Amino acid sequence: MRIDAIELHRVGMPLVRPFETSFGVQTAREVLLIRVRTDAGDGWGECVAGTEPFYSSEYVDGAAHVIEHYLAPTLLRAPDVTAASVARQLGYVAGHRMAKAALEAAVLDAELRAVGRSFGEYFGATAEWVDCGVSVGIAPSIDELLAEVAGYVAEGYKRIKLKVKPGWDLEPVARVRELLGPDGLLQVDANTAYTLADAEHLKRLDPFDLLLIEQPFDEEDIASHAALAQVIETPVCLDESILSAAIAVDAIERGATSIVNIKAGRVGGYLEALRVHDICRELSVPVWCGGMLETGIGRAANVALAALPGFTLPGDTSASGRYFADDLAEPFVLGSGEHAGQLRVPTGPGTGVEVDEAFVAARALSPHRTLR
Ligand SMILES: CSCC[C@@H](NC(=O)CCC(=O)O)C(=O)O
Ligand SMILES: [Mg+2]
Repeated sequence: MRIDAIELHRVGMPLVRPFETSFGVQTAREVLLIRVRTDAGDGWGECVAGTEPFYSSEYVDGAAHVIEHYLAPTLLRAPDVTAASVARQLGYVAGHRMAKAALEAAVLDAELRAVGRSFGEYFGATAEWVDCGVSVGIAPSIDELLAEVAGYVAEGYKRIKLKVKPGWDLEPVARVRELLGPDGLLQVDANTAYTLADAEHLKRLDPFDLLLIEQPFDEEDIASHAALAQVIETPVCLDESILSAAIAVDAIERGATSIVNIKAGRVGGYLEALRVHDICRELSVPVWCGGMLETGIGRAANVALAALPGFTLPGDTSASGRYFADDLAEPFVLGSGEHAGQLRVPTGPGTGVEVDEAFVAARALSPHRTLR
């Protein structure tokens, strides 16, 4: 395909409730959306970088800048662009995986819409519905945490994930385990808030039968995660550390992770996410789909990804209403009956969602940029 224009849209979307992690509190999502205009039609992609460079070194202003000054000009100059060629064409720019992923996803959306194929079909999805977990932020009090968790359980979520940090870990976990009962699926995510010196403390989580402890240590400290895995029973799962399929293999072989959280934006795009899935499957390592508070664009793509056979654990792809009162596309709503706690995999062309352009314009934080 030839790309005739690339649009950058900055959209502000308030969260239905504050979302607190070990690195801060979020009350709104400032989303960078990409629309590519090609000779085969349009496609939308979503950049998962946060407003601040706290989850990773990427942040929305930086992503917009690197797209405007490096990545978009490269694709606009190229005589032919396909989703399969984007990573190679942009490879001369170091890092900026979330920015690159947004462009690749927009190109893939345009490419697949042009031939009437869905993301799910293209990825090789084997499920029509996916099990959904939910990520629960650090709460002002234990009672407020329990009320929020009880609400999600009532909605049918298959798994609860609690954000933890030093000073907010053992008691919240104990009380939520009590609320869920012994069979409820429960895991925690530290977002790098601990160090290996906390190993004995983290071992005190073992009696609560957690599915996993996610990214307890610094994203570059593979060795400490391997050391922790020798000390605790709870399986260690990496998120921030896993930037590519190669790093996933290295972390697995070094014993640093026995379960992998896959996020397409973090690894540079859905095509690399497929490679992470495939190699983890070969190594018999379970994977699940992580979340970055996506709008309907990224949420649709994540549901399609989560429908692959290696995604054997409920992911963080929740209903749109978990974060947003209104979304830029038809909201994702949990199923009922036999599909309670599940989301249906979109079957329409591309991501399968239609972006409400009036919504995007009404919530624009600045005039959109059109690059040619
Ligand atoms: C702003 S926190 C984003 C990263 C975080 N994401 C979640 O907790 C899930 C968010 C979601 O449900 O989309 C993680 O470290 O896994
Ligand atoms: Mg995480």
